[in-house]
Amino acid sequence: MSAEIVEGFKFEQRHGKDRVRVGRVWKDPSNGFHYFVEWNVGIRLLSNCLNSYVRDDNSDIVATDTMKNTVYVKAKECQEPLTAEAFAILLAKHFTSFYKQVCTAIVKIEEKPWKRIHVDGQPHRHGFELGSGKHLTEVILSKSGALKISSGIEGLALLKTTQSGFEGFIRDKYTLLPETRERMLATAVTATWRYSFESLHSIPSGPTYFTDSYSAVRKVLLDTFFGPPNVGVYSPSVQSTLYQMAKAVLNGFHDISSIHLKMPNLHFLPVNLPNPQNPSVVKFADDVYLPTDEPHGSIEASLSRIHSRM
Ligand SMILES: O=c1[nH]c(=O)c2[nH]c(=O)[nH]c2[nH]1
Repeated sequence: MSAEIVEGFKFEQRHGKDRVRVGRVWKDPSNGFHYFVEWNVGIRLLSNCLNSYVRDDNSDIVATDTMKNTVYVKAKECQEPLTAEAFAILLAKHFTSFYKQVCTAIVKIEEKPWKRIHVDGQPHRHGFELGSGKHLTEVILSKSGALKISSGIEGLALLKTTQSGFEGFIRDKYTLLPETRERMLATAVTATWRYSFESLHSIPSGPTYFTDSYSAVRKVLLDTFFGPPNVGVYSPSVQSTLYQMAKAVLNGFHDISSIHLKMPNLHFLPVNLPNPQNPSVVKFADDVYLPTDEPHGSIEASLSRIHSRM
């Protein structure tokens, strides 16, 4: 955000609209199939509207209500299904080209994971169910054409019942946690990755590029977390698994310059009720757990290519 000096102070400002929710249906008359997305859009405009802050003059303000209406108008104008990234780019292009006052637009979209339902093995024409993990995107576009684009997934709930442990950590007078090579591992992954494209021209032209990348990154994250179906892969810590997941994404996708992963450690506590009368009933054997979500561990890290601009 660019700062200006106002009355001897450094001043920075932006304004926008949050949580503009829109659902869009496209109907293909050739086969009767409907396509559906649900988006939650957030907009910030960096614009030359100092007068509204310091001189009570709103003549340079794009009203946030106008921004909200624009989302619905542009959604209507899109005649074909499009990715959240493409819609964010379209909005950002609009705001930076339509208003002379706007120098940069920041558009964030959260897409709900609606996916087509299958009934008796057949794809349903107009039925959808909610999957897990929200698709996120953020587009920052300047009037000059300079672009930053990132995508992500939020709340991808994953659990494995074995092949996880935690040993060798610092032990001191505050430490109670036993070391283990056998525990549950449960998390809800939030991953955001930055694409290396720096202008609109450098974005691949295929209409499904960003959804294909999203699905492929999601798959790499899952495959790395779980390992092969029969044997899995041992996780010595959330930290180690997180790093392997981040590295697999950077190694697999050359269009991605950096990734941030946040993985809460959602503890499943062993249920161990001492009962001297009947010890066999209560002995914990990696079977009965108390699921908890608070307090929980929180592990996060970013991995970038050395020359990437994060
Ligand atoms: O994988 C883990 N990482 C930690 O940092 C940690 N801390 C803790 O109590 N349990 C775990 N598990």
